[in-house]
Amino acid sequence: MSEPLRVLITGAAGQIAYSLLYMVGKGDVFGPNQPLTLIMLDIPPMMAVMEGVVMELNDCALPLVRGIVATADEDVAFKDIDAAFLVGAMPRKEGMERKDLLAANVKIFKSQGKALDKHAKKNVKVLVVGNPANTNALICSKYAPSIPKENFSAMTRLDQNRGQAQIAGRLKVPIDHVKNVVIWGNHSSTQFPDVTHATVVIGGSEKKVYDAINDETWLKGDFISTVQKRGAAVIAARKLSSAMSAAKAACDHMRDWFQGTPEGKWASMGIYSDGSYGVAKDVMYSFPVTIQNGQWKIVQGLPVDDFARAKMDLTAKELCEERDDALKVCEA
Ligand SMILES: NC(=O)c1ccc[n+]([C@@H]2O[C@H](COP(=O)([O-])OP(=O)(O)OC[C@H]3O[C@@H](n4cnc5c(N)ncnc54)[C@H](O)[C@@H]3O)[C@@H](O)[C@H]2O)c1
Repeated sequence: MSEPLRVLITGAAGQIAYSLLYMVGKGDVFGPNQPLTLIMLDIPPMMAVMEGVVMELNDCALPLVRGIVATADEDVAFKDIDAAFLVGAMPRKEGMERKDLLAANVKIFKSQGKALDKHAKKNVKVLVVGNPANTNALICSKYAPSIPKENFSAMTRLDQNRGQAQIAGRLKVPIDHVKNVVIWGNHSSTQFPDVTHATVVIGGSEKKVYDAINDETWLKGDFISTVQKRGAAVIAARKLSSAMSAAKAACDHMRDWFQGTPEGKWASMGIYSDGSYGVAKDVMYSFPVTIQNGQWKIVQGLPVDDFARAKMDLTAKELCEERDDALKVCEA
């Protein structure tokens, strides 16, 4: 067995972390033979709650978990880490404008970017889950210049999973028969869930999802808006935001990043845009990728029609605006 990997989960006293810590601790991300040190960061008022989570983690009796560090100190939390799930963020409170939320979170991710730069291993892989995830990831990366930009990402895997679940449900096939729904852009209601390139195994053979569903009105209408608004639908029903599914998606994202995407399957992740598909540079935009040996590569050459172009541009525009607002807050 190898040395324990040092894995940081922030927002460790929160709802997503409550599921995520267990999933990571039992080997869902780094495999059944990889021991772990779990590092948990939250803010000082949450230390008592976090203590309770630590008790439960110990009581789970997970053989891969060789150590637990629970702290409110970024200098301790980011020390020598190999992987970071940055989940902790300021929640949106009643009456709060989007800009206020952005400003509060940008400050958190600026500080954590600096801590990464100072303390983390230079090959650390960082997944930002806390919203606005794409822009938080961008800010984090900007304040950690000694770590390659490719090592920062934002989570859109939950949107991909939601999209694939909608298709599987509609066609009444198992979820793993559907692949390559692509999420373009921002993890927000401007995201573009795109099924143009997705396939499904149905009746023993692989087909385009478009042909299998054979309902363009649904695919270009309700399908897209259902995925875009799924987070709000969960909040309306549960009175709490998605947590179990967000934790599972975070695990899927990191597992694929560390272990590679299966042959023929793409993952969507928010990554530093290199201008592929005519997308603006210097934003964290969600693209379809394949991953080998810990390195992602954007899937290139997919045809983009006028419908897709308009949607891809709209979400890019929002990301550019968020970036500009965030940079103003950082520089103030
Ligand atoms: N990208 C996605 O697909 C996706 C999906 C679901 C939720 N989210 C986002 O994930 C975030 C967490 O969601 P949740 O349901 O777990 O929220 P939560 O409110 O239950 O937990 C958040 C935790 O973060 C902590 N926190 C706040 N500031 C912190 C800081 N500076 N350092 C460390 N911890 C800090 C809080 O104290 C709290 O314990 C939210 O921003 C939410 O919008 C993203």
